[in-house]
Amino acid sequence: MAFVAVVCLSLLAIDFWNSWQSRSDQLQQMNVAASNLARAMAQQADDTFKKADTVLVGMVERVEHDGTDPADVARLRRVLALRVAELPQLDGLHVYDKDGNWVANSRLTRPENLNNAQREYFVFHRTHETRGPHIGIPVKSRTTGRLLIPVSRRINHADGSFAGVALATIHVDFFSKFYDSLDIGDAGAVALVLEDGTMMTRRPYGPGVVGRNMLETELFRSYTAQGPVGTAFIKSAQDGVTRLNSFRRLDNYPLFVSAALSKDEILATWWRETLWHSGGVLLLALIVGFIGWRLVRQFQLQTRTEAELRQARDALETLNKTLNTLAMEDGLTGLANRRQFDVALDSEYSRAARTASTLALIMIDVDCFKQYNDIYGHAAGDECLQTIGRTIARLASRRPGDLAARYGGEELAVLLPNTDVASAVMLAERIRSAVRDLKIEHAGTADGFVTLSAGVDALTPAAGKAGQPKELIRAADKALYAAKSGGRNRVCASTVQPVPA
Ligand SMILES: Nc1nc2c(ncn2[C@@H]2O[C@H](COP(=O)(O)OP(=O)(O)OP(=O)(O)O)[C@@H](O)[C@H]2O)c(=O)[nH]1
Repeated sequence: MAFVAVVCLSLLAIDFWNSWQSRSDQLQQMNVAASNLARAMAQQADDTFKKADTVLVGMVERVEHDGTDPADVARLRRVLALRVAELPQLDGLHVYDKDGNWVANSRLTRPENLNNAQREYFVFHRTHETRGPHIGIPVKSRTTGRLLIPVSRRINHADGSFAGVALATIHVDFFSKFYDSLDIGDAGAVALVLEDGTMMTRRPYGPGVVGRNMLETELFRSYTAQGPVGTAFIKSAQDGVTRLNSFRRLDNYPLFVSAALSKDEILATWWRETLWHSGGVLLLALIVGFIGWRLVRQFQLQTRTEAELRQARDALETLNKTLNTLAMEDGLTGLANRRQFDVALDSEYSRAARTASTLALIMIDVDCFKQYNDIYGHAAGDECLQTIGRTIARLASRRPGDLAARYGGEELAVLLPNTDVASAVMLAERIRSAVRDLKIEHAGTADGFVTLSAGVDALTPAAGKAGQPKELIRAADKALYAAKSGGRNRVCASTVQPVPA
């Protein structure tokens, strides 16, 4: 189960990792695209202002050098008209005296009662001695009503005192048109911002955009924090859209541009592709998980069935062993039972016939056992038989073929392959003596203890002759009978005289 879970989770983890990587790649690419866009916008703005400013430098030099006599002014007006005609971004070129009164402009008509002393750029130059260009906040043209960006320079008298202002006005539309031509998607945005926080223009354009104060916006704060070039994800203060913003300061003028691509648009394709293949991978993981789960269930079932079969087999084997024991063993004494004895006798007899060896048999009978039962009870009789059985088993199982058995009742037998009668008698005597030495009390016998009588016979079977095993038993039985009638507690051999106790 853990393996299946690891496989499924690995599939999902790998897919998640891939998707995350491709998202990072996508954002990185868009970062580069936004940065390039900002660079192009900054270049365009820089060029636009540079051209207007170059004209201003010429105007200032001319006025300071030639003065403002009517003839010079007439010539200046023609030159200004020519310059405006050359540069499409320019709305007009103007020269004002130290009081803000009109001196010359690029138009052929002379505006009446026009004084610009209160305009921001005029106040700036009057109060600042710097000779560099000044870009003012956008103003609405009094003559055309169009929004214009004023670019101006200070004109000085020969002694360095304030003599007036040279002004070039640039159409805000000029930038708007350029920005409209950029491919920034449906939710992209671009902006041109004065470094004092004044919005010059923006796409998407709307009423109130131009001149808006940007000081409190996140865009302006990011620009201030990161320096002339930077990138940031910013939620727009204008329309609430989160965008990847790349901003860049103009090389020569105190403005910066910002190119912003919508985060949702950047990631739209990535989302589409990720949803498709993540869905596919999820489905695959589910299929793998389901198949794995079924396999595991089957394994479990198989294992359980095998365990049950093993248990059943073990139980059967145990039962077989028990049955075998029951079939071959005597329940009371633990010796071989009569059935096993008969089988062994037949087989050993045949072997002796084949190998022409001698087979011996000892028949043993407990003396006066009826009386023992009568005196001590049947349970004590059983116990006595068990003790005698253990003693015989110990003495009569030294060789592999020897077999001690309960022949029936209190009668026991020991089968001894490859043994002559003398050796069998010796063993019988050892058994008799060992049982006597147990000193099991028996009030019914002559010497007061449990004793045995044994009859021994041995023969070498003639090859091919049937019915001989019975003769061995009969002869041993006969010898036993002789031992009993000889006074008990003794061993008799069928071919030899009883061995006295
Ligand atoms: N307790 C007990 N007694 C048994 C068992 N098998 C046989 N007997 C008893 O053994 C006795 C055998 O008696 P008998 O055959 O008359 O011979 P005996 O009393 O041993 O006398 P002799 O053989 O002549 O010495 C019987 O009383 C049987 O009931 C047994 O498994 N347990």
